[in-house]
Amino acid sequence: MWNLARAALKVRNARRFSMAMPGPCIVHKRGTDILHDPWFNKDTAFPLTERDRLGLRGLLPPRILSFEHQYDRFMESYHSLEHNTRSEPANVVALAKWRILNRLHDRNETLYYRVLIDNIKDFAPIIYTPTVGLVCQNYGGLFRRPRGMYFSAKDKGEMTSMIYNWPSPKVDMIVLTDGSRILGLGDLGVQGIGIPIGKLDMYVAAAGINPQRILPVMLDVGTNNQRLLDDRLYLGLRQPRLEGEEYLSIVDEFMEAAFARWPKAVVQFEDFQMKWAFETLHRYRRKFCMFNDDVQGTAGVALAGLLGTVRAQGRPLKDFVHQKIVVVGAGSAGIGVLHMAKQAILRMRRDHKNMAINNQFWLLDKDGLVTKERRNLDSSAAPFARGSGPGEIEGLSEGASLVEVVKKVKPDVLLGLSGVGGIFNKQVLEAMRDSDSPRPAIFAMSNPTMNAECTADDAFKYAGDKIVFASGSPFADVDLGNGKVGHVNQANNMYLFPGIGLGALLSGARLITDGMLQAAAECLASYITDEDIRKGIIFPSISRIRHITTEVGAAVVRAAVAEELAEGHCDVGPRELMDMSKEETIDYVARNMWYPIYSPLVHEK
Ligand SMILES: NC(=O)c1ccc[n+]([C@@H]2O[C@H](COP(=O)([O-])OP(=O)(O)OC[C@H]3O[C@@H](n4cnc5c(N)ncnc54)[C@H](O)[C@@H]3O)[C@@H](O)[C@H]2O)c1
Ligand SMILES: O=C(O)C[C@H](O)C(=O)O
Ligand SMILES: [Mg+2]
Repeated sequence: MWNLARAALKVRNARRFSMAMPGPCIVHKRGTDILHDPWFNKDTAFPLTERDRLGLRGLLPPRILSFEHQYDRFMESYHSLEHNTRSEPANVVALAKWRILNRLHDRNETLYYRVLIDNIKDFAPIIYTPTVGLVCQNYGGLFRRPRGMYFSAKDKGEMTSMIYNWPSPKVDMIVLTDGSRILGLGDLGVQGIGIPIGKLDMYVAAAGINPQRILPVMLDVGTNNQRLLDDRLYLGLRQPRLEGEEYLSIVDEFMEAAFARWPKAVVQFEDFQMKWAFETLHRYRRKFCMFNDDVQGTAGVALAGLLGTVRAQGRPLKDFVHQKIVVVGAGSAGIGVLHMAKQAILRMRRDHKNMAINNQFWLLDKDGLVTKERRNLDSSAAPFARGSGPGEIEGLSEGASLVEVVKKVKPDVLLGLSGVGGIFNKQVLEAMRDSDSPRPAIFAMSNPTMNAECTADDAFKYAGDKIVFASGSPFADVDLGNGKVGHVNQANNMYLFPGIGLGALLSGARLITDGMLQAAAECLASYITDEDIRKGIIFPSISRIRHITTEVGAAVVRAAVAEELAEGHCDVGPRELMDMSKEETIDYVARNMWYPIYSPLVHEK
């Protein structure tokens, strides 16, 4: 049986690996320089003719392996690592897996991205959340080779020339962080570089962005994390974070430098603390092709989940306007979600002046329920602060606790973006049993796993089998007994940011508008079938991420065209984009996605 399965896999692999021959790739180096360049290195797979052409003869063992053979060899060593570490603690195993993948990444990118794409469900938790969080926390000790670019406060005035130190003449996607709010782990300073690297790995795997055209960036403006400042292995600037105009002048300089060199690039802001997330979004979104993933990507994914929940209740989508939603966490992500949900409700009601719109949202932060009575009410939370009088629930006052709010509101959805692990405790989850909804939804969206508001097991155990459950980091499905399964959805912005970036790039739009973001969210929301929804599946499997991203990317392109923002990409002009049908746009996006295959290398001086 095992042999038969292996043989079938081999035939399938042989087909996959003998796909269309790629065009030649020009290289300006020879010999060991090529072997040490992960963009071009093929390790033992260089054919003899190439070994001759590129001065590699004698620098490699004589046997030539196929790509397929190399792939199998890597997977075998990965599986034996899994086997050999099975009794080790989870963190040790996770880091060992990250190391083996990272070593391949450093050596041979084509093979790395092929194994990543083909095994995305297993490898995403290593290169992305949750392991990437652990990697950032341990970055000082794990650092071996640099990846991406570092711009520090000490580089002020130099960035326009520094940007030319990046070896690639073309860059399509930049992911930028200042390390100030890494997942739910707080200020990790320069160690946050792991996040842009992981996000860009997802861009390559999901959106088919060419890895030679991605750039992870760390803006090191200092850190307020005393533990890091005291750590002798810390690799960033040992100074407190810049604030105010000084801070903004660094970000301004980077943005000007990046767009001066690559005017058509897309910049994704990632894991900035709230005040800078909103400030920079406001400052740059009408000037540059950029978006903030934590504010806007998350909002779209959450909205798709909220709409999926309405469908799971067996109600028509327009019933979304009656859903009671409790959001825990009034940060960049929570506020972003509320704004997008509010926009969706306004569209459904087609009544842009309806001020009673916030009646269905309850927002909590570290001080409990946010009301208009809050002293020093943050301006971003103010539009969602509860008032008093009609529409308010008696006895729910300023600072009410989460369990009080859940008991009194009986919400359809309890959504956590607080970064506080376990805050949806037994009491809170049990209170969700009395929700007014036939299928209460619990979204524990904070990352990484230890920061999730609750585990999947606890959610089903205390809130009951009927719930719809989603978490930001992956959990295994829950065995509910009697052959029933509690489905775990992953509500993570990875379902949208690759398609938003890809769609913006391929449309040639100079800005990313609300319309483009809304199109992305709606596309994701409609991806799931009614049959899946009935089973509590509101997000597709991550193994379909390339397909999802193709569709989301096409929806973004079409929205840019509809808003007359699409200027075209490479040899496809705005007119051609405008004339494309939906299917043709999907095909256009799919054709522009990079796929890892060895290209014949041709040397040019
Ligand atoms: N799943 C996803 O796609 C996704 C996307 C973005 C962010 N996140 C996660 O969301 C979390 C928050 O991100 P952010 O950017 O909004 O952070 P943030 O620091 O801007 O906001 C955190 C908010 O949580 C509130 N909070 C803290 N303790 C609380 C408590 N005990 N009870 C209620 N609220 C409390 C804070 O007052 C603040 O309003 C992080 O863990 C992040 O990883 C997940
Ligand atoms: O990085 C993630 O997994 C999602 C999100 O961007 C976050 O900050 O938690
Ligand atoms: Mg993030």
